[in-house]
Amino acid sequence: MISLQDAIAIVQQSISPMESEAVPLGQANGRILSAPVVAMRTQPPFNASAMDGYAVRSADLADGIQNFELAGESAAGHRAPTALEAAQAMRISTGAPLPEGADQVVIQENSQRQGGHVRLEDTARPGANVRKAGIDFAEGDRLIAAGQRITPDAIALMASAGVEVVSVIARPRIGIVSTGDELVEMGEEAGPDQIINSIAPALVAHVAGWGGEPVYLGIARDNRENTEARLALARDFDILVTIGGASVGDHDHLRPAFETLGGQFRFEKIAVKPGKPTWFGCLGDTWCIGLPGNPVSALVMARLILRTAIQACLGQAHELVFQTAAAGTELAANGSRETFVRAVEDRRTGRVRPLDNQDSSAQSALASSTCLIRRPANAPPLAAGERVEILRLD
Ligand SMILES: Nc1nc2c(c(=O)[nH]1)N[C@H]1C(S)=C(S)[C@@H](COP(=O)(O)OP(=O)(O)OC[C@H]3O[C@@H](n4cnc5c(N)ncnc54)[C@H](O)[C@@H]3O)O[C@H]1N2
Ligand code: MOO
Repeated sequence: MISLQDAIAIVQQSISPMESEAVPLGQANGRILSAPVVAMRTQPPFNASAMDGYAVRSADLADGIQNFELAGESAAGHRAPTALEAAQAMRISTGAPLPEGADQVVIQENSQRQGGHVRLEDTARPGANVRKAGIDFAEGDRLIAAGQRITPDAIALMASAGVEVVSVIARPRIGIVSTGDELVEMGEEAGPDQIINSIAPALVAHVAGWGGEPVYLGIARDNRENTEARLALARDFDILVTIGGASVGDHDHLRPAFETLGGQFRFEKIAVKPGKPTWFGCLGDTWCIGLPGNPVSALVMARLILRTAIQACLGQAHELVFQTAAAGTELAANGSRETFVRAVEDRRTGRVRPLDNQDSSAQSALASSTCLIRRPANAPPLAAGERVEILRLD
């Protein structure tokens, strides 16, 4: 059995990034840029007013002039009607172009309008309330580096920079296969000895959130033919994930079926709890990840191994970010497998408390936990208040 750290390294080293594709900016949220983004425009493209008020020449204010002749209005979206002469002011709106000659805007609150004149009370401050052309960015500036995830804020930046299409890393297609005679799908009638397939819909949600394109392929029943037929679908995907049948039982057909089809294992077990039977290998050009059937084992290992694989497809190094917290109770010595303990973080004290039910089938505990406490292999007992590493669950 290999360590979790080695398993993650094998996944990262095995999987190469996907090709690039062009997508319209409006559909690019969450995607990973495969090329840097360069501004096609300057922003703002002109010297603009930052406030509603009056554009003036600051030199006039420095000369003590307070009474200005009004020289029309500059409204947003329109070129200023005229250049500003000495002792003239122009009514101006926020975002409107500054007239030529002006270099300051006096805010409306410091003005008194009198017919064709305006009285302005302000000191000379060249550039005050003016947004210089290019203060945000200039045409040709490199705005966002390759490898960055596109956020809504980045979409705003690129839209204003005149970028309409972006080059991103293609989303890996992830096929998901469940296994087991005991399973029925949500909405189907369950017999007295059957349970509802709960892991597959959770994985579909996780995969989409992690940047993959999930495709659910149904349930392989507990016989060899059916299992091989489902595994053969792997060729249409970048990654095929199987759920269950990973262990050593008489009805666990996955491993022999995988090998019959020519699959090659890269690792077959991980010294981790929950999730020991998790395996990884390749079948033709497709990477395959076998998750255990116990729901908590599957969903914890999905975070650690499947997420790493998706990030490798996206050219990202998946670093598990562990934080530290004080243990809310004492913790027993750990066995030989690195263990992820389902726990709740007390928002007030910041202490983390393990949940009572640590069974790897307990979906109620996983759904109510906010973090996993990482207990290294063979860790000694720990007193309440001592620091532990935690992995927050999102
Ligand atoms: N003799 C041994 N038995 C087991 C070992 C072992 O080392 N020696 N390992 C145990 C560990 S650890 C785990 S984890 C499980 C993993 O078993 P499998 O991957 O073979 O999973 P199944 O037997 O198919 O199912 C286990 C459990 O999970 C339920 N299940 C399966 N699929 C789903 C699904 N899609 N949604 C919800 N629940 C699912 C299934 O009904 C079983 O209850 O093996 C131990 N045994
Ligand atoms: O690894 Mo199993 O996941 O201990 O239940």
